Amino acid sequence: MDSSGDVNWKLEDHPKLPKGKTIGLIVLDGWGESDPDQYNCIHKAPTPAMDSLKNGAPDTWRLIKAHGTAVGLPSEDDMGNSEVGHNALGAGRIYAQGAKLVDLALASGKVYEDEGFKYISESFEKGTVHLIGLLSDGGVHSRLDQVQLLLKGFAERGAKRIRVHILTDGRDVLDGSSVGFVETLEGDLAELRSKGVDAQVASGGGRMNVTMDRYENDWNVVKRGWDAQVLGEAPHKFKNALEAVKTLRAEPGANDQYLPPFVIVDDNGKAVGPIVDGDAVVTFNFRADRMVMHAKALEYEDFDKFDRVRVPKIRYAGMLEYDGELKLPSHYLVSPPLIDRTSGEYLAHNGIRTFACSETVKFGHVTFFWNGNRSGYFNEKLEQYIEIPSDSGISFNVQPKMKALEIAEKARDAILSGKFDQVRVNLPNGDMVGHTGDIQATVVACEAADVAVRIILDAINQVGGIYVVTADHGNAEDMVKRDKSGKPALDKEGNLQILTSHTLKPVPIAIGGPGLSAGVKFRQDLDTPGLANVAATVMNLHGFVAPSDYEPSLIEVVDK
Ligand SMILES: O=C(O)[C@@H](CO)OP(=O)(O)O
Ligand SMILES: [Mn+2]
Ligand SMILES: [Mn+2]
Repeated sequence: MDSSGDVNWKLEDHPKLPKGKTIGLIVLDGWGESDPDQYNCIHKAPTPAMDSLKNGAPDTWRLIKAHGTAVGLPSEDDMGNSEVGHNALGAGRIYAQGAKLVDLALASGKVYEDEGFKYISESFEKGTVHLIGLLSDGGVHSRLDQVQLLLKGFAERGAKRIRVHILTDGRDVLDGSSVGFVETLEGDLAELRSKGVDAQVASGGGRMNVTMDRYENDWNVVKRGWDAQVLGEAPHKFKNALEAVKTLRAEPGANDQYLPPFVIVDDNGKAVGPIVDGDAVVTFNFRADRMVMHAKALEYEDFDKFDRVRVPKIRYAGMLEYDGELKLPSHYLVSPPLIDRTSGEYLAHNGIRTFACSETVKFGHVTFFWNGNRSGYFNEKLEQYIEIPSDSGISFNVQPKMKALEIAEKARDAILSGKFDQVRVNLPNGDMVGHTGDIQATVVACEAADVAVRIILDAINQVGGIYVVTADHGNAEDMVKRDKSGKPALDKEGNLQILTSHTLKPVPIAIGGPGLSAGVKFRQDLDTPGLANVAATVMNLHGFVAPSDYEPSLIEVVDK
């Protein structure tokens, strides 16, 4: 940036690397590196393509960090996730992410000084304030400790009637942990009641079944949430949330991720907390993707995705702004990270023609997250983004191959067409199937992703291009909870605890292909590089020097 604040988009030519090579950029979602054992589905699956890349270590294959502070999360105990992972991959710099920004705003009290809180607090006197979000300490979409602080903060600042609409997790945390989280929340609400605040849980349901769909995969998910939260209608009715969660979990095959919607009713069977005119609503997830659809339902006047039946006049604020381009929602408690000058934007300014593709459930990852939480194209003439419709209404262990083949074929065609300089995909299998906790299916998923990698590498070979293969965070490489020594941790009954979540593991990155100049290899002098180092690397491979404030490139060119 020059001193006037105008961005100089022109990238300098790389002194040694040529332009004009087609780059195949593959992000394997949820593909970390871990010790080989029977709970490592990547190890168990036949993965000849990925295995062959490993032979290039250390010059063309290495590991990079994908969790914690390397991706802008508060601590090294925070596992990676798609949002922060793709943000780092695309932006080439490390930004304090939503979780951290909310922590800071709560700690300093700034959250209560800004416009978003002032706006919703206008409802405190006469209305109810509703908090809706993922009840979990997973730290991917939300954090329970932040919700606890908000509840206290709202009550101290005049909220008289509070209703919480909970979404149970079991995806970023162990299945069954919902019960403990509800107990904690109920304890906090009881304390508020003892201080004269009318506070209780009003509705709930599992995150994958209620409210938290993304990228318009299945609007019914959002509708189920609307019906419970706004209309106070759901197939299951209970007197309190603990009873609800315990009872629904006892159903055969039930789990936290997919609990059906429920509402809490009073002694007369009346819902205790439908959202009505004059109320305030705060959605306490900081992460965007699974809140955008819900925000549209809450905020848009013109809305045709489902029949809302009744649209209350509310004051609504998100924990963060969920879509900077759509300015959605229009009110929020904490400003999101301002991710600017992403590699995609630079490359578009420098004439790079980009193709990006995934299936619905990960489409926004290689586009929206990659581009710094920005929807749409930088330059329509140079970019093409293709979304392959995902299966909806299923849990992906029943279709573990997902659309990997279709994604690979689209990428192959884009590479062979000669119309693009960068062909970027996200292969969702390891992650989406890993989240189901189904080990056998996850093995099949990893194999399918590997087959897709092979197809894309073959196309790159055919056109004399370069490939960059990496991942956004771990998942499929470790499917059990472990004790400190690394052995599977058993629960009180002696059962294995299946890990549906992401992990703290590093991820691989491999470069190669006939277009890779002789002498290009990974530098060994960088101190634990991470995902944010990939953008400069890719810019180099396109023949450019990355902007000086980007994290350093992973590669060097040695004279041969
Ligand atoms: O499914 C999701 O929302 C998260 C886990 O909560 O996974 P990912 O970050 O891979 O999208
Ligand atoms: Mn991911
Ligand atoms: Mn995931």
